[in-house]
Amino acid sequence: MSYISTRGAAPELDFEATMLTGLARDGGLYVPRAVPVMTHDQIAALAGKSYEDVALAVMHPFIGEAFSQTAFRELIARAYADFGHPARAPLKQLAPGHFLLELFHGPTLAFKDFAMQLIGQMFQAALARSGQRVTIVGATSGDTGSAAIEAFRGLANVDVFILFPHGRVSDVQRRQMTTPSEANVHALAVDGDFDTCQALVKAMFNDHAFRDEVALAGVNSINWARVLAQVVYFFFAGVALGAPHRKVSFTVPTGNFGDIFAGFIAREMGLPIARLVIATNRNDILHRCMETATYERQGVAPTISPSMDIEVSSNFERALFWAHGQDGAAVAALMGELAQGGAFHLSENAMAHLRGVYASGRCDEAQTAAAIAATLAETGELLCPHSAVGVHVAETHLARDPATPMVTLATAHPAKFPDAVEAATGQRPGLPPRMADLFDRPERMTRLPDDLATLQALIRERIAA
Ligand SMILES: Cc1ncc(COP(=O)(O)O)c(C=O)c1O
Ligand SMILES: N[C@@H](CCOP(=O)(O)O)C(=O)O
Repeated sequence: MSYISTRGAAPELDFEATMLTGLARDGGLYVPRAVPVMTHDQIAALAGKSYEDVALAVMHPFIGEAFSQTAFRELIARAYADFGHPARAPLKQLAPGHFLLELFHGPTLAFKDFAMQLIGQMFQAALARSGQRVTIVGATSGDTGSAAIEAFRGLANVDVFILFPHGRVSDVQRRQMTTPSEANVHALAVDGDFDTCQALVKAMFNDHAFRDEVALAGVNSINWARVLAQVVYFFFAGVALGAPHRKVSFTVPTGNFGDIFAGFIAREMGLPIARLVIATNRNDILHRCMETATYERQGVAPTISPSMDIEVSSNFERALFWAHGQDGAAVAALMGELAQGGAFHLSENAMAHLRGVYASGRCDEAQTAAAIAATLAETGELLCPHSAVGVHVAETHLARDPATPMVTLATAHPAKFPDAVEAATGQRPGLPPRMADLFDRPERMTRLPDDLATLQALIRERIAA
């Protein structure tokens, strides 16, 4: 299995090198040269299997020689052993034809744990083999950072630097990142928004001398392994609802487009997905693009679903690669226009491809709060604001296509956003007992300006210490 860049001008790599490399050296994102397809019978055989068994069947064809079936099975078992629900990703019915896939039973209470716990295992195994040490950098709007820190804290051959937007993550999210005491964890509060943090991370990768000097690695959805691990739960939920014998749709609360792009890969592999519905909060650049064919930056507004306050949606580049017939030069040109002028326009052909796969919707702040309250009243399920954005948009889509079962991804636990949930319902969700003292633990973080040179100097200094 080999991997190529969405911009067409970086070396082709195998799975392990792709995982350890992060951003491609031409600034693009790695994707498989060819997506392995599962037959109808292979998909049907997943019904009733454990999450771990589905994970092995879905992911191993992408892994190549990196891990044998036996070794990979062990990594998967270790990755999900500490999840707080025996099903790992339980599926609950909210209404006729509408299901909720709870992805928040991992150690940091968000869907990121599904990929990050496994990547932690894969990095450890790969680095132990090679004797390498790496410097992991990540940008977060709250959840990737805590999941990455949880997966890599205390590891001998790894330093992990997480950039989060100062004052724009919830108190629980911030404390999950700033209270781990291990010396290899570096929480950096950056003056700016998530896009500022992600731009700094990509700038470090695009500085080839620096990336080689510190052996940079990435655990954002820049990293193909992140997307791959997220493909699994689309299969797990799909077969539970009758795939491959019937079609299923998914609504995905979306920001950086990694999660919904994992759904696209599941569809390419043969899972019969009728529609992938992009659910945005009021930062609706993706929804506007689907409506108007123009992707145009207008500035990010803080919302009660802060993890989705994103305007430069990194993995949309992967979607564009498919929408342009895998023409890396065309994608590179669009990304150049976005960097120069803050916008690009898509052709009719590209839009026809995107609209054939994805639908979209937007949910404002009042609608988000109303969805949290209504879902609690009607079903007893307490949603986080991101999941509520998904439920609101899914309901609109279901009204148009009631015959296809819809799965909405519940991407975080409500206790990560207690203020918004309490304001909407009067109920304050509590953290699980293992995190009960989160607000008593001392915090440790470094405040940084939006300045690449300052950041690089800090990283050099910390890894030399
Ligand atoms: C809770 C939550 N929901 C939804 C999203 C959006 O997911 P993606 O960035 O993969 O589109 C994020 C951030 O990634 C998140 O943390
Ligand atoms: N919402 C994310 C943003 C980063 O997304 P990623 O999937 O590219 O890591 C977060 O919580 O950090």
